[in-house]
Amino acid sequence: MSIRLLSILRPALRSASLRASTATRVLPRTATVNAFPALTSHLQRTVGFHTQPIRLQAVNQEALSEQIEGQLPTRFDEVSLHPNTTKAIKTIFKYETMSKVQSEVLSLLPTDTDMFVKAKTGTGKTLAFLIPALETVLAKTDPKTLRRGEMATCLIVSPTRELAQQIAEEARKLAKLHKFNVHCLVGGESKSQQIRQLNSKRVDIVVGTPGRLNDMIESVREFRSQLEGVKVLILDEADQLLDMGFKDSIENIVDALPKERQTLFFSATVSSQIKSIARTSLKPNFTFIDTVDPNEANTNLQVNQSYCVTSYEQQLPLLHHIIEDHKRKNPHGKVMVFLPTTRGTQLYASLFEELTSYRLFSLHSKKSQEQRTKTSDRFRKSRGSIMFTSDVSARGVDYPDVSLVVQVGIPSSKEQYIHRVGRTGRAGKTGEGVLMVTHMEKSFLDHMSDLPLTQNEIAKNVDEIMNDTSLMAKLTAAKQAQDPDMLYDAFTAYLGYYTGRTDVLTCPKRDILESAKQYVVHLGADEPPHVSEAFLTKLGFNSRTSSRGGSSRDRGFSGGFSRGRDNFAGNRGNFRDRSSSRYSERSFGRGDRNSSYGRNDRRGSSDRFFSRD
Ligand SMILES: Nc1ncnc2c1ncn2[C@@H]1O[C@H](COP(=O)(O)OP(=O)(O)OP(=O)(O)O)[C@@H](O)[C@H]1O
Repeated sequence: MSIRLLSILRPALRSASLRASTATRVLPRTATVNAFPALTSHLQRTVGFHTQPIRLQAVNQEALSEQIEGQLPTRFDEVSLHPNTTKAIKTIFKYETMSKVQSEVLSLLPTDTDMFVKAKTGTGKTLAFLIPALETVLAKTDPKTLRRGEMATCLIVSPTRELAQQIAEEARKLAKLHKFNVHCLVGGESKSQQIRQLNSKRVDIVVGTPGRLNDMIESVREFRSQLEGVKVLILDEADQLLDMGFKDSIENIVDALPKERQTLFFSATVSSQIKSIARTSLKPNFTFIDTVDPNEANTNLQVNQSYCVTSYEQQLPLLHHIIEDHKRKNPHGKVMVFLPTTRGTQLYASLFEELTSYRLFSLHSKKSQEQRTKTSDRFRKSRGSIMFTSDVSARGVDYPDVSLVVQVGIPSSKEQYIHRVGRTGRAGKTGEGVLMVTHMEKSFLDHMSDLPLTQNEIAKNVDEIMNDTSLMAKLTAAKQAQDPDMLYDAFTAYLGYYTGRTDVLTCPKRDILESAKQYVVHLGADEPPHVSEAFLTKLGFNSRTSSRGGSSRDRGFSGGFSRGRDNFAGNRGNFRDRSSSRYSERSFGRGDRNSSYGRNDRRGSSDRFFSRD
């Protein structure tokens, strides 16, 4: 492609863009791609973060694409922001180049239009919503009100406490030179202290989890009044907010806010549920921005993803080997291991205390908020470390430099897989993801066919690993050191989780019980606990009942198990693992049914968003 051709194409492209943008608000890049489909392949490969600017002399198709894409700003100093914001980005964050989602969103500024933005994990969505929110607050708030700082002007709702705290930290940095204050209202922390701070300091930006925000709205009159100043509402990880059952809370929160406001939804995945709330919470003409190419997986290309299918006997040795192999290659690496239940997380963390020389952390809902915050901070700053975690760390949480994510057992949905694996390969870095399933769980892989998973190389040598006598001796010692109570809890949590997953498991329910026994025995129990027939029938395990019967979730998982022999300590009453079961009724693939849409649908009006069903 010559410079001459480039110069002929550019004005043509520009005028095509202009026509498109005047007619439909579909923005320039979309139109250019439409007009010149040959260019799409490069754009499809473009990663979330802009790389070095391409010099004009390097004129080939790729360069041309970059130049055309360059119609969107790529540097923060190319967009017109409040000087304090620009200065904070430069001097506090020390960022110059925008990620793709940032340039897509910021190129629209100034705007008070509602937006739904979809972008891959770890591509800088936080700043992509904080910056426009600040601009709107500054433009729309009466200067006197702004000066007094008695009203909240921006409200951000996050599904988890960790994520809320992380967003609050980013917001503090961004708003520092504006002298705006940021409050983080999450559960597990003193409500009265939060109220005191709201009453004694500037309010400005409030970040919170739905539960605590709702509680404050219902019980603290002053807070309700403060919310009357809100100019921007942001739902981060909007999909997860709904998946976690926060629909009613969100509606209550929305009801407490002024109608005249800008609303921004950000998510790495889009489910049908989120569409229904978008319908009611966003203005009808909202802008939909999808930075994920429809022909590309929803996961980051620079993350090497693999899977393995093994027995429980093989799983622990293999997991150990995968971790150790990674450590050999990345002594300063950071590993995250996701487990489906809190009890399982505790058990694996306890086993690996005996097995790994990595600095070990564990994070789950059975820890106090104070412990959770400390663990998060320490893991964030650590190197050469491993974290065993439940889904409290699955979404949004940004631990820099995670080099490997292992998911042991099936996640609650394909979307959850995407978010978990998104803890690595962030900010354009490389990473690795491994999904470890057993034969019982194999059917889950059918739902993952559009993701670039290949068979794990290490797992191909599992027989060799099983013949490693010194490893086996080490594992046996670690298993013997486990508390029988913990094994017992992991067993019951396992049953709770998998009986709630009959939406994807194609095996008879009885196989779940057999698997649970294998699971607990290969993690250290002398024998599996006895489960009474009566209780199994109640759970739908009886062979005469449907093999794909309902979830255990509503059946009060509270009885029927007892000690096998001496290894389990007594009947344990109510042991339902709440953190896992709350995810258990979700279905698969809903978010990605729309993958046949062309790139020209990636940015446009709300109609496009809804027509993607
Ligand atoms: N313009 C930028 N230049 C360099 N690094 C950036 C830039 N914007 C964000 N980052 C860094 O990229 C990482 C990911 O950002 P962020 O957590 O906002 O991603 P995300 O898209 O919200 O991820 P998730 O979907 O997991 O919530 C963070 O460490 C952040 O500091």
